[in-house]
Amino acid sequence: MRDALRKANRIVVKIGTNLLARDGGLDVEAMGRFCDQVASLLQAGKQVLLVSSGAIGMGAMELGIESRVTEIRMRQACAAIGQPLLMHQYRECFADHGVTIAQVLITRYVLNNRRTYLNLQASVETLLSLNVVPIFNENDSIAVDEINLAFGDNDRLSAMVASKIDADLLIILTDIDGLYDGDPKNDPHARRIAVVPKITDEVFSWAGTPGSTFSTGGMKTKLLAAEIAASAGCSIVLAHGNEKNVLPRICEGEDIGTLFLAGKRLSARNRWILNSAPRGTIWIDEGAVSALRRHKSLLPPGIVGVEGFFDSGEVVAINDIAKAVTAFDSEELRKLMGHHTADITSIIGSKRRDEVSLPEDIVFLD
Ligand SMILES: Nc1ncnc2c1ncn2[C@@H]1O[C@H](COP(=O)(O)OP(=O)(O)O)[C@@H](O)[C@H]1O
Ligand SMILES: N[C@@H](CCC(=O)OP(=O)(O)O)C(=O)O
Repeated sequence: MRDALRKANRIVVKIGTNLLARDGGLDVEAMGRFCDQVASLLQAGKQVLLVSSGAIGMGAMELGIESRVTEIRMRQACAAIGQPLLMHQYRECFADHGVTIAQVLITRYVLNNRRTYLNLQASVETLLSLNVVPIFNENDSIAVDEINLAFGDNDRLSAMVASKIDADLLIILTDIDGLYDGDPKNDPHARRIAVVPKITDEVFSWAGTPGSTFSTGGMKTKLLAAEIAASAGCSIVLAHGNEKNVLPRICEGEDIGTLFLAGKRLSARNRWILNSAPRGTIWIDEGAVSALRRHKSLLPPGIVGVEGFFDSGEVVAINDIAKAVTAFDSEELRKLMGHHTADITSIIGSKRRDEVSLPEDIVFLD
């Protein structure tokens, strides 16, 4: 099963706060070891994208704060202070290998919006073609949860990057040597799981809280991340960042950490649809559901309800079974629902096409 990992060419590596923070500051030696390993993967001809946490923790430590930062404004301030400290150190460590780095700060909005996503994709592809290592983090200073801008944790951010940038392998490095069948902090009998073929409710029931003061995600967000990446056809390995030479060894197929098996590989467009946060919901009747299941288009007569406000071209949920790109906006659909396609022109004044969503614009969640 691990043999497939040897063929992985485009690899996203996520490094958690725990691994980069040391009493009162950045663990420069640890960062140096990660950079050495990334450099050896580059030497082996792989493309590597880093997702690095630690901005909030570094910022807090710079300000002498020792407890968890919870207030949003303080988290934003700490991230703004800590991010350049992180990047400065990455630059120093990679310079030893003659490797150039780039900072890429993103928000959830950037990935969900097709235009900004395509811009991001173009710039990342350019960086990779220049053999530069892009280092991603959430743009914490501007991404706030309430307006649906934030990922909130870098586990999911790394999975979205892996999915949308078409990576073969996502490696999540943390401070534990894999997924256990119980939270090791509370359950001394918990055992490491070597391979997870499918992320079921039982697997989620094993996840406990984060391991350190400045960490955000904990095991739950790592499982959510693995789910996102696996559904995009990307393999995931969760491993301890302090395991010697962990990155090259994973890429050589060694049994380290927990491997989450990749699901079926979807087209880039379908992955984008699947991983976009829906802007609203189109509710459809049973007849329409079975038509969609038979790869037919979604037409106005099958629509029984429209929730939310969205534009044409945006991703919406179809009941709770699928996501799709809609060719009509929410106002138009409220007028068109339940009507025959022949009436589209008389109802909304212009006719673009009959189909609300074509089969290739619809992705089922199961
Ligand atoms: N089932 C589990 N298996 C492994 N670790 C778990 C589990 N449940 C909770 N954890 C905790 O999750 C921690 C890793 O997540 P987190 O602290 O958020 O790390 P990071 O900063 O690397 O994102 C581990 O140190 C461990 O204490
Ligand atoms: N963007 C935040 C990291 C958020 C996060 O997910 O942290 P972690 O659980 O340590 O990976 C920062 O740079 O501090």
